[in-house]
Amino acid sequence: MNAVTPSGFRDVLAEEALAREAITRAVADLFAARGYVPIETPTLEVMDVMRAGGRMPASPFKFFDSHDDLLAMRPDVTLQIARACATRMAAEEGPLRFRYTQRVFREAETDNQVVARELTQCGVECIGERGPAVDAEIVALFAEALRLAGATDFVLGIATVGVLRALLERSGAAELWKLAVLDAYHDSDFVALDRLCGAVAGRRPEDGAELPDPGAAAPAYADAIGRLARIRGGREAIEEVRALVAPLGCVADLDDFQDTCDRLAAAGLAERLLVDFSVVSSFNYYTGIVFEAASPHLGAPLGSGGRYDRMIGAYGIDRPAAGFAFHLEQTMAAASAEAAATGGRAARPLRIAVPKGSLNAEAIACLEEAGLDVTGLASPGRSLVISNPGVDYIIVRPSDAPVFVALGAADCGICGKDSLQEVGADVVELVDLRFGGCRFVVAEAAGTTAAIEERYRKLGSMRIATKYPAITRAHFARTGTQVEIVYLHGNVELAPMVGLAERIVDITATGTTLAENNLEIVEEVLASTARFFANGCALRTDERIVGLARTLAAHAPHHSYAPIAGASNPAG
Ligand SMILES: Nc1ncnc2c1ncn2[C@@H]1O[C@H](COP(=O)(O)OP(=O)(O)OP(=O)(O)O)[C@@H](O)[C@H]1O
Ligand SMILES: O=P(O)(O)OC[C@H]1O[C@H](OP(=O)(O)OP(=O)(O)O)[C@H](O)[C@@H]1O
Repeated sequence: MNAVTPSGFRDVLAEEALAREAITRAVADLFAARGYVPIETPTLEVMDVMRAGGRMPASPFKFFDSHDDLLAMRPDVTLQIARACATRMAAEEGPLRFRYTQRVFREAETDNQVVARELTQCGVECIGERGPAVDAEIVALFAEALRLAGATDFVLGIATVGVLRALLERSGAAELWKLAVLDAYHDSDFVALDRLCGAVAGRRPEDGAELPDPGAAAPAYADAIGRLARIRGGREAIEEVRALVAPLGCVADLDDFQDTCDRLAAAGLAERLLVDFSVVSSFNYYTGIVFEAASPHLGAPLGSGGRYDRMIGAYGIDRPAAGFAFHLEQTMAAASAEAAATGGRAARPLRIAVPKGSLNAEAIACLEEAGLDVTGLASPGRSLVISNPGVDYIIVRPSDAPVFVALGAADCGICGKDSLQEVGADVVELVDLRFGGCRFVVAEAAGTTAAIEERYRKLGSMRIATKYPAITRAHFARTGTQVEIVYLHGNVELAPMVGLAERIVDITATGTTLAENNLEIVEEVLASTARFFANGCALRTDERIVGLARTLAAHAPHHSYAPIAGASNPAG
């Protein structure tokens, strides 16, 4: 017997338990003093009931009970409170104010992410009220609770989804295009957003834009949708949004949003607020204000919240609602990192993950062109960290770069789009650097197509050798082909030649390796170039990354961050 706790679960011993107890008690007292009453929801929830509320995080544990109901351990409490309000509390007049401290269960989004699967959320929900006064009450309470928990140095990214919703609704775009835009917002993929929107706004394919999609938004709307995600700053950013969307008739709830921000500024929170429309992620959940807290000392958000006026309606009764939750563990980690730090984020060097290998030379050239001191980086010897004034370069395998950045060990980094896709890590893709171009293809030994297809007809499955299992799996899921993946570390071209697999998914650049091994391309999988990307919290708390992204984009003309010259210059 291996007497350990399950992966992602742990015991909390006395010292930490006492600290947690002190925080949760203080936070509960604060919420109670503001009129929030406690609520407890069940650990298990029926999957269909949870899904009805909108996009939700994955729960690691799902199973059927004896009634054949598919159950999940709750990944979220808000949906449950919405359900309770629409059912057992349907007759209660309100407004209702609830507070909770509960465990939630989360699945790591990718295999490479080491995350706790059991987390403690402290939060509130305010049901039955809407408008700037209550929105400001919620955001201010969030900030106060974080401070009580020991995190005093944080940025509150804040926006409203109303503007993007109005732009999409009036844009005349097809549903598929709108979904692609929402996915780009949700994934914080500025490169994809730029391609979708830039294509319509008149940019040429050779400049990195895709061919205009017939289902895309009208050009002015597409342009505004692309720019909106990059607007960030103080109060002036709201004016910038207004200037962008007013001519299109899409001001939506911006007046209320401005009112909310003014109230927060009056409450002394102006310094903490960062108007940032890239906070907008999920739509079917939030309907108005959205916010997320990031600490400069931690690579993961402390918590988030927003207005979700339609969620309770999904359970049968229309009621406006807003709330937030913070993760106790993350907030405590940020608090102790903050206590140990000797200054703000700007006091420490910017940490950049630089790929070794074939992308190395051009990555260094880009960084040098952007004005960074790259002394020693091209010939580091066996050193893995090169420290120059204001910057630490962390030298990594390209496929590891997304992991370093996602987990906050580096603030930003460079690697191929393929590595980002393969790892699937939660990072913000900022600039297409346009070097390291290659294609991923499915290939087979020349002249074997008929035999492979016949075999597939007989066996119903095909063996594919690859170094990129996630990209391969996603590709064949799209094409509806049943495959067994043989994972190799390199020299993948060998597989069809020696009978290890019928086909391969691999990189081709000049085509030499395929040709010299008598292999032929069957289909395209994806095209990749090098990307500059960042940790989401680092991006929100460190202006150096925004500056670097803009400079890199300016040197790789017509790319993602280029259209946004700054909060005060919407025309770019
Ligand atoms: N012809 C090519 N072959 C391989 N990679 C290429 C090619 N052209 C561009 N690239 C890019 O370079 C990256 C791989 O670089 P390199 O070959 O140095 O890494 P690697 O040794 O395969 O390391 P890792 O296993 O971490 O990917 C790819 O992810 C891709 O983005
Ligand atoms: O089209 P080409 O210009 O010939 O380039 C493609 C080759 O380059 C890469 O291999 P790499 O050298 O990275 O080695 P690997 O096989 O170990 O991945 C890739 O896996 C192909 O084998």
